[in-house]
Amino acid sequence: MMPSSAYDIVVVGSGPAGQKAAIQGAKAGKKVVLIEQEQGIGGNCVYRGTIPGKTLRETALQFERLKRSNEVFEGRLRLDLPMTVLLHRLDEVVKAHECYMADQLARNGVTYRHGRARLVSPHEVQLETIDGASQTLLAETIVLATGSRPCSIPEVPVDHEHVLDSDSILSMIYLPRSLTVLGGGPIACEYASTFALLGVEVTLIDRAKSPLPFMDSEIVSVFQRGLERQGGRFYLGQTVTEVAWDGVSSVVARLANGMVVKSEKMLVALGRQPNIEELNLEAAGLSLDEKGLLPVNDHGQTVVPHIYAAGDMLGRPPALASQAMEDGRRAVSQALGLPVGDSANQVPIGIYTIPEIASIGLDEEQAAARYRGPLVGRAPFTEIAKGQITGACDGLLKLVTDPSGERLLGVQIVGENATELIHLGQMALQDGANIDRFIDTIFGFPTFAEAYRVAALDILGQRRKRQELAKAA
Ligand SMILES: Cc1cc2nc3c(=O)[nH]c(=O)nc-3n(C[C@H](O)[C@H](O)[C@H](O)COP(=O)(O)OP(=O)(O)OC[C@H]3O[C@@H](n4cnc5c(N)ncnc54)[C@H](O)[C@@H]3O)c2cc1C
Ligand SMILES: NC(=O)c1ccc[n+]([C@@H]2O[C@H](COP(=O)([O-])OP(=O)(O)OC[C@H]3O[C@@H](n4cnc5c(N)ncnc54)[C@H](O)[C@@H]3O)[C@@H](O)[C@H]2O)c1
Repeated sequence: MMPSSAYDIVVVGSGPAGQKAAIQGAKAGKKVVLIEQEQGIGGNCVYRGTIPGKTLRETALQFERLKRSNEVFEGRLRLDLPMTVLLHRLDEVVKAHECYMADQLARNGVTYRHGRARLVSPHEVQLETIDGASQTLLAETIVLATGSRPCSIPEVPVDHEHVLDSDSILSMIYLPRSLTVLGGGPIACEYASTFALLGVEVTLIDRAKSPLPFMDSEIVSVFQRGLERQGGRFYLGQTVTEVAWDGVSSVVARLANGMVVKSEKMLVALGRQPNIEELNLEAAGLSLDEKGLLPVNDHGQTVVPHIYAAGDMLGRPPALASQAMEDGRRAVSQALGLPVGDSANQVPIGIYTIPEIASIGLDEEQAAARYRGPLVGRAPFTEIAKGQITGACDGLLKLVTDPSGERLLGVQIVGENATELIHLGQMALQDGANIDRFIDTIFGFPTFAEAYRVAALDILGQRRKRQELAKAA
């Protein structure tokens, strides 16, 4: 056992939550150590989540753009395409990210330790390194940011060869000819879109009646139609009772309604579960609630006041990298008595389906549940010059307002650049902007951002009609 070291802040986990917690502490002049059990810094976000999936998606989109110019480039994807070819940029992207993160930690004076951490008392964290050595770190404040892992269910045994999850899907050697995607959440829909665009025959199965059920249904239907046009199939409201590899060429999924779906590979994306079992929480006086989650207050503070938790390990929505970063920053600010701000109130959702989807604030259905007769302005991308020029007409921007048609309540977008465009709506929402602001603003031409003005003009028309009707009554 090595001698113990003392720190102001010990952070466990180097994903977006842990990193931002560590940097925030170091910037406040504290002595901070960041512990990570994996080889590299960055967590799921860098190695198994956001960055790998989006890099493959970008490659698929590049092929798609070439296909749109079929008169110039003649060609189609090779069959049995090795995944390494499709992922050739991934190493570069991950390395660039690793370098930037390691640099940022070093620049801010954060100590980095590679090893597995567990609590041994309220102020002690035991670090076990890869060579089996162990050391006790004494901590004034502890931030737990250990992330999450894919959920599994007994009827769907994941073997990481034929039946894969989001941790192993990109380890496939060849692009499969067919893929069954189990689940209809963001992970399932993003990979379904990407593989369908690469020419894989995709079947998506979910027990819910709609994919992405937490998003605006009109917006989701644009994604659904897009995937169907790529040859994708949806089996919704269906439960899988058994999944097995037939030993020859197919994964066989049996559904409760008697249907059998066969494919070369299966991706299982049925949600996530927090990494908390190995932290030895009881030793620090912590226990889980009836849902198996670690209870915390709005700042991530547990019942042991100097122990905080942040990011996906909290097991609550939205499980996003941006939310995790904010959780980490917020936890340390609170622990150090620094102002925390209220920026966590508005987290934009961005889903990288094809076309992509984004949302901020209330959608049409949520607004209708709270207000009598909210107004909804629509701007289909067919009415936007940039949509026609780029051939990306498969899009829609919706502005949701209160019944007066003046106060913006939310923005939902599906289509090219949706995950960028949403921030314009986010700023307007945060500033409490009147919808007329979009009409009075001169937008560049041709841009997708113009859709805000088109949707606002749609609201203006509806507002006038409503006022005339009220006068006439
Ligand atoms: C396929 C996929 C796609 C995604 N796409 C997006 C997206 O497009 N946009 C978005 O915002 N979010 C996306 N997410 C979600 C995003 O990746 C997570 O919300 C984010 O990574 C959570 O950050 P975190 O810091 O809480 O945890 P993680 O990133 O999971 O990091 C936790 C770290 O803690 C380490 N750890 C665990 N236990 C210990 C221990 N005992 N000792 C030491 N280290 C430990 C783990 O090794 C891990 O590195 C995606 C997720 C997946 C799976
Ligand atoms: N772009 C993004 O923001 C992004 C991308 C990927 C992941 N994420 C985050 O990762 C988290 C996890 O994503 P996810 O897609 O794994 O989970 P999820 O919880 O969002 O979706 C799981 C889906 O599986 C279905 N399901 C569960 N059990 C089933 C069963 N037995 N049979 C059939 N269907 C079943 C559910 O109905 C649900 O639609 C999300 O909550 C999200 O916050 C975000």
